[in-house]
Amino acid sequence: MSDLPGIVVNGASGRMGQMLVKLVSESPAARLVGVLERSGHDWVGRDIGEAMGGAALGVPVTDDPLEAMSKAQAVIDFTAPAATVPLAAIAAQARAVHVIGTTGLSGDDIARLDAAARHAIIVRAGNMSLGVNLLVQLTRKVAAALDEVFDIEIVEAHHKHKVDAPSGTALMLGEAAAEGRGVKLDRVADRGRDGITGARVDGHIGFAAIRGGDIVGEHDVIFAGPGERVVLRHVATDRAIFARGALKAALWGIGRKPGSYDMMDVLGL
Ligand SMILES: NC(=O)C1=CN([C@@H]2O[C@H](COP(=O)(O)OP(=O)(O)OC[C@H]3O[C@@H](n4cnc5c(N)ncnc54)[C@H](O)[C@@H]3O)[C@@H](O)[C@H]2O)C=CC1
Ligand SMILES: O=C(O)C1=N[C@H](C(=O)O)C[C@H](O)C1
Repeated sequence: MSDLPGIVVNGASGRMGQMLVKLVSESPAARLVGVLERSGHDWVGRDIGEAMGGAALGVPVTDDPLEAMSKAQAVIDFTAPAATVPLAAIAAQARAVHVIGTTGLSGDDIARLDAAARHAIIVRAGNMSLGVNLLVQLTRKVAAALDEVFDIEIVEAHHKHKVDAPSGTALMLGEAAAEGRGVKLDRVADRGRDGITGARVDGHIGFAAIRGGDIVGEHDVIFAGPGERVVLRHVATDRAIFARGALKAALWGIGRKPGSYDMMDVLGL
């Protein structure tokens, strides 16, 4: 019997889910012990490897989180808020790490996750790549160094299938910029401009979202000042960077005390 940590992937048929199934099943440091999909999905009951069009992996797709979590030390979850929030309570019951990549969570959703984190180990980040988490730290520093003469605008671009905006990454960057300036993001965010908006308010942080094609994820943090602009940019070209960060987070979380953690904790940034 392998003593490698058992990992469950939630959202098995998704873009990230399939990336994670491949990464975990090929990892020397972990074992794929379960894959979850929504009830009624036509992959439920099939072998995940065969459902993905490859060789059988000996792991059936299930819609029963309790069954899937029975052998798991961690579950990696890139799905939707309606799936992620209920799963946190089940992960807590199973004493498993819940790695949450899902974005588009409301304030209420996050409050419910924070409540679950009293008993669960939750590692949640809107972006699990090393590059973006470094960019978050740089954004905080630059925002602290450049005063309100520099207007901060965050522009993000994603594929045509993305259902939430601004991206979780953009919100991470906006939070860091606001922290750098010592203000609350929800007091200064301009999240969608349309019509006669009036002149831009000094100190605000603007967001713009581009959707189209197969763009994996691009983020610019623009500091637009008089006579010069500073632009911090991250361009993702392969979803594997997120999957690697998520698996690292899962292995990091095993054995930690219950609580709510993020990728800065995992990466030691
Ligand atoms: N934190 C990070 O580093 C990253 C986060 N993401 C986020 O991960 C999420 C998923 O992204 P993709 O894989 O591109 O989406 P996708 O649409 O390809 O996959 C979503 C998966 O969740 C499942 N799902 C959706 N609603 C469900 C429900 N109510 N109950 C159970 N299962 C449900 C779908 O069946 C599918 O398997 C999004 O929120 C996205 O923003 C994506 C990439 C990186
Ligand atoms: O939906 C995606 O694809 C991505 N979503 C995350 C986000 O909302 O920031 C992370 C990454 O940009 C890809």
